[in-house]
Amino acid sequence: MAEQELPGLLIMGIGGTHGVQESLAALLKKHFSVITMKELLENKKEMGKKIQCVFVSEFRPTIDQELLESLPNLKVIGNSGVGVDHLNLKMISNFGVKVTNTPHAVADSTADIGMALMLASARRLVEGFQIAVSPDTNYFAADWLGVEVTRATLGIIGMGRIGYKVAQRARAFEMKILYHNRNRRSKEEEQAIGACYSGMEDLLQQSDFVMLVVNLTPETEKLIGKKELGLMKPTATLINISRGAVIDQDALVEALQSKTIKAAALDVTYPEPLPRNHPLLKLNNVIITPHIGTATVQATHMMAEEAIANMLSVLNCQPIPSEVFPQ
Ligand SMILES: O=CC(=O)O
Repeated sequence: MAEQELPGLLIMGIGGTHGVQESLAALLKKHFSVITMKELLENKKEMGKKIQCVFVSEFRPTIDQELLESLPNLKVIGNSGVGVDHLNLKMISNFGVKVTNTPHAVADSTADIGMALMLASARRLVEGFQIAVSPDTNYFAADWLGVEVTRATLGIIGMGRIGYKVAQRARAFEMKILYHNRNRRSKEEEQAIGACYSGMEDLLQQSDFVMLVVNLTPETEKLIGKKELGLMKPTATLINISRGAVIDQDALVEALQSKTIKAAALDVTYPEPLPRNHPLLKLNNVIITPHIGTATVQATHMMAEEAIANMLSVLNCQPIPSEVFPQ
């Protein structure tokens, strides 16, 4: 098929300076005539008419009414990533535009980050690194003992694809796994991952590690606040690989300062990045990574492939593998 016959796709969030990102653009170009934001802005009328798909490659681009009004033939927004809390689904759907996401591609890499944060916090890896590279070579591991993840209790809040993958990994550490979710998993699935369904309160009270793996929705915003933190053990660690706003961050700072809980390990915060003077950055019982749950070569490519399959099925009027609907 000649290039000009390919459907027009607006690419949002790819800078083109990074090797991986450039290879993603090449992948998209096999199926679409790729139009950059710069090209759209230079010739809004002409370019706007060509665009049938928008590919969102990073978490926070603005897709507002004005942009949608400039794309009269837009059919689908293919989000690369599972979380779509940055998109106004209702407004987009009022334009007759579908939204898709990539729940399969993200699951392994995000579960890995959950495990990495849990292990790093439990075994004090960041402190260990700082000690290892400090000028003072006279140190003793006995002064900063960690705790073992093996056979500890893990409470997973949110048992979708990522939560399930976390449980599979935790099983290899012989962890006791509790989970809480809107819908209970089948008996077979619970057995396969060795996880027990639990009420929220019990889970918070019993877990040594609590991992948040829920989508951010109006129901899950500030799901973990002062009351919930107060239910956790003073020896427990809170790990967040979902979205920052699932935790009441002020309450978390207070709980960490007062040692209501032992530690937090966060891949997500609110906002991202945190202002450099934020109190969370000043605590030594917190480790933070900059939202890197899906930041692997493999996940980035799989997300693009999943998004492409989604967008092509919308254009070809075929069943859409991962459509997201307004709540
Ligand atoms: O944060 C990552 C995602 O939404 O997939």
